[in-house]
Amino acid sequence: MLQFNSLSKRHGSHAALSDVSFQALPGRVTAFLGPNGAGKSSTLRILLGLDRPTTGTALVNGQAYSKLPDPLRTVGSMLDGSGAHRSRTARNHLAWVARAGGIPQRRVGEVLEQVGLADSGRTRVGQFSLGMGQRLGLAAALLGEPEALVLDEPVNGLDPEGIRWIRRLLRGHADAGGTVLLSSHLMGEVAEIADDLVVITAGRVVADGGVAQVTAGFASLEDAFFALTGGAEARR
Ligand SMILES: Nc1ncnc2c1ncn2[C@@H]1O[C@H](COP(=O)(O)OP(=O)(O)OP(=O)(O)O)[C@@H](O)[C@H]1O
Repeated sequence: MLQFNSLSKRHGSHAALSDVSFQALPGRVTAFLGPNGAGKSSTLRILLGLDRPTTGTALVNGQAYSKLPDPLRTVGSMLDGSGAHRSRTARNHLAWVARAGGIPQRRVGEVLEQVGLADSGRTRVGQFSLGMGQRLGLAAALLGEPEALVLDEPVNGLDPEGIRWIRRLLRGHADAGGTVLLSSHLMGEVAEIADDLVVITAGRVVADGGVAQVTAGFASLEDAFFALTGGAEARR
């Protein structure tokens, strides 16, 4: 389980996050939605120990990420695409991540297969398309067979077939009991995959609940998104 408890983050006088609280539960796909600059990446970076909150806590199974005994086997994450150096091959990059995380090298071939990059393992990352980079980022997240997946904008750059593929993969992970938290600025792309929605705008959570609950009273998911986020934008 991933828990965010009254997170706030200030950059000087600017409040990037204000009292952000929500949970992502095992067996469910939770979509963290909001327009550009709403605070999605800031929240996920704090969860993964890459940034500190001004106040509040972000916990993985009740513990701070930095205290996890085996982080890569607990939470697989993807922020900003693959993060791999352009001159590395996909296989080298994953082998390096596996070594750093104490994960057996056999997993490298397995995850390349799983994300559909088995034939591109020896290609340099600099030659990858945006979608291939996303697949490589996901491969790294899956290396440790983690219970939780935390993915920042995972469908960016994927073609329609790629989007269907990632939906199936994330659905399968949740159905097997895993926790999935993914961020997106596009309501439509997560509509068919998410069980729960958390909508953030201007650093504040403005809706949190099951998809049906959050979108009740709106003609469509898109309408719900714009009403929830547009309203908060207008109040700024
Ligand atoms: N290091 C920083 N210094 C100053 N302001 C920052 C810093 N990091 C983030 N912010 C601000 O915090 C707010 C939230 O940014 P964040 O990147 O978390 O949003 P986001 O929802 O992930 O948006 P996007 O979809 O564009 O990535 C923005 O106003 C951003 O400008």
